[in-house]
Amino acid sequence: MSTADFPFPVSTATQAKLAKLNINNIWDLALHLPLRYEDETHITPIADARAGIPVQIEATVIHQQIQFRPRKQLIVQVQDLSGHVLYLRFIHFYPSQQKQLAEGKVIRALGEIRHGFFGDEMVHPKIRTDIEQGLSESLTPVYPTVNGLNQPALRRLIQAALKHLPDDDTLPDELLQQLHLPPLLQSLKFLHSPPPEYSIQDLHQGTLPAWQRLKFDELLAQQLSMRLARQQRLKGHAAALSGNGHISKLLQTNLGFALTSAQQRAINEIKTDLAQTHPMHRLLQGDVGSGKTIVCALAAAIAVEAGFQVAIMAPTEILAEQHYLKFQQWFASQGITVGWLSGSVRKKAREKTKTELANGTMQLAVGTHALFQEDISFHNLGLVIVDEQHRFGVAQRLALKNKGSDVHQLMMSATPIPRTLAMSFFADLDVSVIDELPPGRTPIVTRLVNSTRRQEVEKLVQHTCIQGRQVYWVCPLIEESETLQLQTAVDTVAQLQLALPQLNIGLIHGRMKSTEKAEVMAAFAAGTIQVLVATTVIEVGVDVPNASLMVIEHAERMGLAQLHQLRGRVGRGSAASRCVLLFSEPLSDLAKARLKVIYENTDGFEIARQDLNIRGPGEFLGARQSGVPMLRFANLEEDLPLLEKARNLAPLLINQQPQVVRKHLQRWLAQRAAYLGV
Ligand SMILES: Nc1ncnc2c1ncn2[C@@H]1O[C@H](COP(=O)(O)OP(=O)(O)OP(=O)(O)O)[C@@H](O)[C@H]1O
Repeated sequence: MSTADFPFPVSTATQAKLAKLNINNIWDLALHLPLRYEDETHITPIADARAGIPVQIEATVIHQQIQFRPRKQLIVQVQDLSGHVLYLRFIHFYPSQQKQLAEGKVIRALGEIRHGFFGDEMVHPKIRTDIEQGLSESLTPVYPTVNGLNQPALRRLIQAALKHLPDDDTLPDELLQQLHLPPLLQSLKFLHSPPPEYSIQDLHQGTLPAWQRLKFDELLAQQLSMRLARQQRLKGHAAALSGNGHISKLLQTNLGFALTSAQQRAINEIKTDLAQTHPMHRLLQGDVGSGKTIVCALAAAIAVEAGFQVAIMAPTEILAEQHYLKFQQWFASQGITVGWLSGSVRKKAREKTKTELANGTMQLAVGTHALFQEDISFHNLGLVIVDEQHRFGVAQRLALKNKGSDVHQLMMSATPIPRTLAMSFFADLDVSVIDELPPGRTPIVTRLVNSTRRQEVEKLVQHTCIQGRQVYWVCPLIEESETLQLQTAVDTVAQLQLALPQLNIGLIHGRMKSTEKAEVMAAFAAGTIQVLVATTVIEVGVDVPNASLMVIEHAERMGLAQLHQLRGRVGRGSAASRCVLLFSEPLSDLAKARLKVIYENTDGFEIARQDLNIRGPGEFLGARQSGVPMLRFANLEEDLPLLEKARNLAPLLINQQPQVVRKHLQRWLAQRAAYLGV
């Protein structure tokens, strides 16, 4: 990084610290906005200060002492002109602070007053001794920062940036007028040095025009980059895949059911995409049990008919294996070779698959990310199907991108993505939604049951099995220890076996070898195992339609998406199904909120929307892992109207004002542009 990026002197050491904050030029500095504000514009008499509201007081130190119990701390007694006394308490302190707060000194302290053990106190207030400086004219911004770069230094740098910035808006005046948004520079100055008449509460309102402008710019940058990435893809080349229908027809004839109209619509959309000479990039969304697998299989059939290979990748072995078994069942009878590749496949078998993929004798390959290891090459890969794509890490996604930059891609997601997220983070994807469940399903009845009533639940298990149905019993998630979780699962099997000796109870957990897992799953699918005790390995994708009762222990420890996925393992056939959520008290507020949502809703889209509300988009998407750049200012739920405006404007700007687009993206994305492929 050269100093040329800042038109004023910034030492190399400071530049390095700024770089940690992703600040590499004068615009980045100006766009580094306050986290919050402090009010140093006036002095509040101690007598008037209300608990819980930050205030600045000015007072004289009347006593200072170090106290050792219950722990070492510095206690400073001060008194102001109102005659009131306040204690300032510092649990961590330096000798310099003792000097700064020597008896007789007049100081200013900024913080929240609360009622402490000795009387009114401020814990770790911000202290100023330069009281001759007078009071601030406007609220003091507080910025996110890093070690070694203090607030005053950062503030000075930002103020310098604001002085040097050219009044060079990315958006033309007439556009701003139409959108009722203020100019950028004016908005930045406002937020960095708010006018004195604005209170802290005012400034935290996202509806302030200055904030609206920043949020809009951010959303616009996101929409523009997504659209450009999409245009780029449309310029790419992929083989047009259209088959003669002989495989798909036979496949459908053998299914034993007719496609729902939503499935039919989805496959038609995919078919149209595959026939294009640019790569498809489509997300197939559908709630749990809506029948995505057959749609993917039909997409695969088109590619195979056209003489191309297909790779199907899933995030876990158990899910990949289940797809493998289904694809094997559907395709092998038609003379199509379906291969299996995962981390646990032995070397010899792996070598064989590798050779067959390279020479093209294997048409379909199902597996985990092992499918995209460097040494695997395909003869003529035409379509990649990725299940639960958001669960793959950045590296795996990159590997996939490198192998398949010119192939058609179909992503599948059983975690419904709320509309706002689909409109922003996934704006470069085409989306097909299966919004209809296969006919004959009865809604799952959900019950919340205190774990003290476990015996009643055991009776229900017995009753279900007597009726010829099957049961899942999911053991609690124990994040801290996999061993403990396994132990719990083993104990549960023993306990259930004792209570229900006539039933055949099986166990499946993450530590088992994949062959063992496959055997247990096969026995459950065949009905020889009646109750399957499982750790959450069964979470996604397991499909045994005869299972009609799902018991989840310690449901309060699980996330909403996970609960919805687990519950979706039942209710997949015609039998009326139940889901019993066992919980133990005490329940945290978050756990209560989650259980309420899952109890009240069965629609995955609604659950996802509420989940997004509870967790925020970062957590929702597992963004730290997935590398999706997060929005800094805009909030998708709150700022939906702005998102819609940005979404409408993006294509117009791209078509009519490419120079505006370039400038806007440069300013907003700088470092992050690479992520988005612009
Ligand atoms: N049109 C249909 N009519 C009847 N049954 C169907 C239909 N489509 C799919 N099914 C059956 O519904 C069940 C669920 O389908 P599938 O496993 O494809 O769901 P999914 O969308 O992948 O759900 P999940 O994300 O929960 O795994 C399967 O047993 C499947 O055979």
